[in-house]
Amino acid sequence: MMKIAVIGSGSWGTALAKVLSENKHDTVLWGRKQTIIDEINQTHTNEKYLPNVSLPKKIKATTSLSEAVSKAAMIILVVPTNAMRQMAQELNPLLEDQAQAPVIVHASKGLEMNTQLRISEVLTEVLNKDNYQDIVVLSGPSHAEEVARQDVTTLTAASENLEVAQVVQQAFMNRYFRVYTNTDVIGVELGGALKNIIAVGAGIISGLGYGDNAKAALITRGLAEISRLGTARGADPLTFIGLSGVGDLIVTCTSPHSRNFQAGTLIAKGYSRAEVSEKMFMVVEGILTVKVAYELAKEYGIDMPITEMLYLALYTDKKISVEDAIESLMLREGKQEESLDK
Ligand SMILES: NC(=O)C1=CN([C@@H]2O[C@H](COP(=O)(O)OP(=O)(O)OC[C@H]3O[C@@H](n4cnc5c(N)ncnc54)[C@H](OP(=O)(O)O)[C@@H]3O)[C@@H](O)[C@H]2O)C=CC1
Ligand SMILES: O=C(CO)COP(=O)(O)O
Repeated sequence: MMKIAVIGSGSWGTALAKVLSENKHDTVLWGRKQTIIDEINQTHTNEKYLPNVSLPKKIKATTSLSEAVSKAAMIILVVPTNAMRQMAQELNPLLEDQAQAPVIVHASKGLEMNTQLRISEVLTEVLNKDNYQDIVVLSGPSHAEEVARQDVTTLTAASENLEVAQVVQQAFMNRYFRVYTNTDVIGVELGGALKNIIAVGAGIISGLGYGDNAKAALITRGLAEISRLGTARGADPLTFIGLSGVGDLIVTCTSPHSRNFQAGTLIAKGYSRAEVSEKMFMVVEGILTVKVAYELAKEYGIDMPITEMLYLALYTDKKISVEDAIESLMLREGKQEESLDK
């Protein structure tokens, strides 16, 4: 058993802290809001982010980052992608004098705006390599609400260093939380980030009343887009048929728990990007990732028609209705299915 710091007391950070505490690790949960930290310590709940869930009394919550990470053997970063660089900058000096260099894990799903970097690339850029063991990505089909009620869940722990991925696997594994290892960090991170775009699309078509045929088409053609961009960026194509690829795509495109899916249903009602962000108090990574993926697709000359339609609808003043977007996707020149480069 070890001390593990979970950085981010939103839905996912709180659910992961619950798993680790149930696995008997000395678990410290860091958050920036004193009210939420007090609630976790005093009533063992986090009603804003994980309603109706009793947390283990042993989870210690704190707003002090140095208290959270001091002597931690593992540090799990679970803040929204756009907060990750700053979080790592704050963490960096605190890792200087640790007797044992911790394993760094991140469980967030996005790509950094402006730099287009994957999260592990941001962490590598910011953190001093002498002060941590290695970086592991934890990803896969795993809604916080279901993990919190101990529903059977499977994930992937990916690192170029398999031994460190196995340490993370062992720390999390239990009867309801099964973790596989993988060494394809690029594929696992890109699968997790890019599926959010398709989940926004799934929410839109569901909100507009399209049926299961349309949803299956979106998921399948979405997977083709994710795989094309992913392999161009150096991922193993097989990763996309794994848990962090099609697994996560299915769960987010079909579940009402998904914030990306929920955001899509609001877009279908006619809300703008800004209005959707305002209405959803939880993070919707897909809306930001659309822009990064669109730019990457242009840079690499990759055909990503679903991403492109969402980009046009969300980021340009071209008044393209979703119905028109779907019609233009349907009426493109006929193509041959699949082969990754089509
Ligand atoms: N929810 C889920 O089921 C899953 C989520 N993920 C991923 O995990 C990541 C986190 O998502 P999730 O926990 O669900 O998000 P939530 O919206 O539930 O919570 C976000 C958390 O991040 C904090 N936060 C926001 N901005 C900052 C900042 N600038 N600095 C520090 N903390 C900040 C919020 O604090 P505050 O309350 O103070 O604003 C809050 O604690 C995302 O990348 C998501 O894709 C992955 C798998 C499952
Ligand atoms: O990644 C997730 C489940 O695996 C959570 O997705 P949302 O952010 O859309 O809720």
